[in-house]
Amino acid sequence: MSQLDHDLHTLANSVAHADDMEALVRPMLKLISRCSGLESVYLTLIDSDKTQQQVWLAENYGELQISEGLKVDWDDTLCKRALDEGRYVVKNVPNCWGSSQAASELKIQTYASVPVHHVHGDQQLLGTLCGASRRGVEIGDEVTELLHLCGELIALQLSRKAHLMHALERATQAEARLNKVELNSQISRQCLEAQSLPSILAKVAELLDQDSSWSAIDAFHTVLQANGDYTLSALNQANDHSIALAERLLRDEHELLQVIIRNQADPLIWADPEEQVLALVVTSDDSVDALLLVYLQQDLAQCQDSKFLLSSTTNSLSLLASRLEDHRRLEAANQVLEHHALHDVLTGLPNRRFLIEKLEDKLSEGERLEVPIYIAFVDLDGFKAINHTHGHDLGDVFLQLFAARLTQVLRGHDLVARYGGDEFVFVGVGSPEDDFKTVQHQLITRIREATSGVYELGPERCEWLDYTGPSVGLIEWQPGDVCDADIAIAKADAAMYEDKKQRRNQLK
Ligand SMILES: Nc1nc2c(ncn2[C@@H]2O[C@H](COP(=O)(O)OP(=O)(O)OP(=O)(O)O)[C@@H](O)[C@H]2O)c(=O)[nH]1
Repeated sequence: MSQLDHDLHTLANSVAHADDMEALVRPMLKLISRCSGLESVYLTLIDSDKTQQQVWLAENYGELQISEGLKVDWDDTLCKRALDEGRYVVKNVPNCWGSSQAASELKIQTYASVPVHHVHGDQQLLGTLCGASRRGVEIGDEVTELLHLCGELIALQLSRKAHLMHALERATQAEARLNKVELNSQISRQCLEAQSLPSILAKVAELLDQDSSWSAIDAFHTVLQANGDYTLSALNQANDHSIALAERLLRDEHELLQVIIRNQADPLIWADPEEQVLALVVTSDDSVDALLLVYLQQDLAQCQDSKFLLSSTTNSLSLLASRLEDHRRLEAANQVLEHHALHDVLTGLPNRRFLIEKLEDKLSEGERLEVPIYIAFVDLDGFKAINHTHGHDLGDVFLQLFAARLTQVLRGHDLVARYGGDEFVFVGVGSPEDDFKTVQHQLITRIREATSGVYELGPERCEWLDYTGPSVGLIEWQPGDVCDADIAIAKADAAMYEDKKQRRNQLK
């Protein structure tokens, strides 16, 4: 096989199987040199803004040495002259381009150059395929054709590569976008299910950390104090600098934060524009509930997907904060309602409904623990006369003071409730060793002592009365007795009635 056949075979192989540009181009350079007799054959690349030309691959066979990596200003090159003049081959360079310093320094006699254009789109000039020689070399049409053919093959390969790079870049962008969409839906889902803001904030910061558009995310839970200041707690390993940035924002940007709370401004604001630290402001109805500081790696204006992810995250967190705040208010309102439903407005004591429910519980407990339960029915004596003498309003005050004194008798799990107008019921849990008569005497004495005596009524305490105490009937419920609150109370009421009769008789 002749050398030319061998070169052609190598070239055919490289065109079919070359993995990279070098494997494709080097056999071409060798073949061109062999066919043309040119001392140096090389491929150059030209910057997209056409300022510089660089020798990429070169094959040198004589005195003339063109180095790979050599960079020259495009305007000074022989290639540019050749292109501008539309000449592919110059046989007598000193004559033709006498003014070229490069040509005279390198002592180039013969020069050949074909452009390598992008094959798609704008036909951009990518580089040149060149040959040069100090010896005068006769370049025939076949060699020029070979140069063109190789130039086109290289252009095709470069274009394919550029195309591939472009496709790869778009695929990477699409993947990054998909990741952001997936991240966004994960964050939204977690926010929908969350029951506490601090725990979800830490989780969201962890999820956002997966994205490479930012170098760090610091999450802070904020609580508005009664004096209008915020307290702040870091939910991940935020450093002092980050904490200081968040504190400064809450302290110095009060007005802007108020506008954001009213939904009249973007909740994404700069915590530090120079450092590219963005703050995501999470708000509920009337306060900032959290801050996330995002240390950006790229300009947000250049990446709409990142901006969308951060905006959407802020919205999801703000919706959660509002939902939790609504829930908290509803719970508080329910508690007030429940308290009103089960308590007497005048004295604040549990009411009859509450008493019946609790007494049922206590009786069951007594049954289970095998302990007696004591029920005392307390009925004011002569309350009608108090109302009559001091007026209904001071009668109310008397009832309040009486209820407060009755409460002082309570011990442990005892209960006292306002049963009706001037009637109260006391419930206490006993022990198996109790002697009923002793307990009865002690409890009635305690109730009477606590509630009798001088009562000062009126705003200035200008009116007073000396109260002789209520009638009290106390019964013992024993395990095995009927577990019925109404029956137990009726028995205590009957006992109280006996006491009242006795007290009346004593007064006669
Ligand atoms: N100021 C005031 N009076 C009330 C209230 N609820 C009930 N009363 C009055 O309390 C009185 C209760 O009636 P009685 O138990 O018969 O009055 P009493 O003078 O204590 O009678 P005895 O128990 O027989 O001594 C009635 O006059 C009611 O109008 C209240 O919330 N405030």
